[in-house]
Amino acid sequence: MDHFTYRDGVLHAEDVPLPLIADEVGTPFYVYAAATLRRHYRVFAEGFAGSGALVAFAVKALSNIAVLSLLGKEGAGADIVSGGELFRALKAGIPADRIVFSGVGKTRAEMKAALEAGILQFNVESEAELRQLAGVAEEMDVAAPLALRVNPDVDAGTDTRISTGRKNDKFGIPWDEAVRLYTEAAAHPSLAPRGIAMHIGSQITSLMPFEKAAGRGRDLVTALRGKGCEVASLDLGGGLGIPYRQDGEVPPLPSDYAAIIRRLTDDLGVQVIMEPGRLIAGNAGLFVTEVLLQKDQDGTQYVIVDGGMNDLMRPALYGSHHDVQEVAQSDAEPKSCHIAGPVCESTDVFLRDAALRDPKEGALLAFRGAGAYGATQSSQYNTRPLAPEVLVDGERFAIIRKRPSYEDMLSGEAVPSWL
Ligand SMILES: Cc1ncc(COP(=O)(O)O)c(C=O)c1O
Ligand SMILES: N[C@@H](CCCC[NH3+])C(=O)O
Repeated sequence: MDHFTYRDGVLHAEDVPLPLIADEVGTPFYVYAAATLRRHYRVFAEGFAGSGALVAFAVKALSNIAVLSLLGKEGAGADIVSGGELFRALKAGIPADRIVFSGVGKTRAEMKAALEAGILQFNVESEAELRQLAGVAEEMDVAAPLALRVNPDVDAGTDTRISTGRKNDKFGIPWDEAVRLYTEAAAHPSLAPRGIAMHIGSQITSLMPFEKAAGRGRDLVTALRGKGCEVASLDLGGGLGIPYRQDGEVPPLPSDYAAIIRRLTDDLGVQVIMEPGRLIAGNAGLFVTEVLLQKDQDGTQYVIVDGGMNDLMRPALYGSHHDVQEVAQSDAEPKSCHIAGPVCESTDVFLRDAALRDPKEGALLAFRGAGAYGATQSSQYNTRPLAPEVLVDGERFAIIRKRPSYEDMLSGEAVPSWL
């Protein structure tokens, strides 16, 4: 079900017309539909109902505390990758015992903060990290709960730039070292290994790699138990893909994903943990921008908008596609154009050969599928203020991150007195 629909010729987010938001916050901006976030979380979680599984939302996908709070109220935990994300998740009220800490490099300060908070587990990705974590835990006189993130050497068949589970990717502990490291950790007084973790990549559109990875996880749990180790959790990461084109490929249903995982884990006696990000947030958000002008470059039509690659960098970074919709419907004949931002980079082009009907100056365009890895990957390049974020819930909407003023943007900078 789509919560971004046309009513009386105007694109709405739930019951709120987008021009109303534009009038209040200016452009460009991100808008999220609370109904979509709830629905996606519920559809995913329902597949695991009764199994005791934990759905730990990948905070990196969409980290605004209002969104984390909404998902936390639904029962979600958090998959974090930094001290900053830990701070956010706790601030949003997500209980520490629903937080898992992933990432290939964690500082001692981050480890300490997470131990103090009492998170569920660290997902440890190397022998060196294991040693560092043991050192921090020892100083604090605690035993650090952890899972070993192993690299299952499964090719997820996704874009190579977002693949993480092949043996030469930088992530995870090599498969054949997992048993040795787990048994060593189990014998260490400052380490409390409780499970296995893996994450094979993002925007995965086939179930086969998940099945393969979960099967390998199952084998490893069994092998560890055979060595007398206790294994309480199996974290299968995130990665399930979403449709980015309204008329394109339809990725697997969360219910089919759940059925496969449950078939492989229900009798294993472990708490299954999942870390979906994109699936929950991706199609819950739009990036809305205003047309500044049209430009004919030697026969090529450009529509220049006020949003740029600093706001939504996926097209420039990965060549990713985001469908575009004109906020005001029109009967004019569609014309082909490239939609580009104002940033001084040739890759600041959102869409080539888009068919727009009436991209006149001041018209609003909405890029779909912008809820995940949109606002969180934005920057202030070209000293452009971060685009505000707006949450809609039925007829209500609220600014959940305001646009910083230029003063705000410069507030951390200083000219040394000796200059
Ligand atoms: C460790 C980990 N977990 C979860 C995710 C979330 O992935 P996705 O948004 O594809 O579900 C990522 C990002 O790829 C990740 O690196
Ligand atoms: N940020 C990426 C995916 C990487 C996910 C994080 N491991 C995207 O926009 O698609």
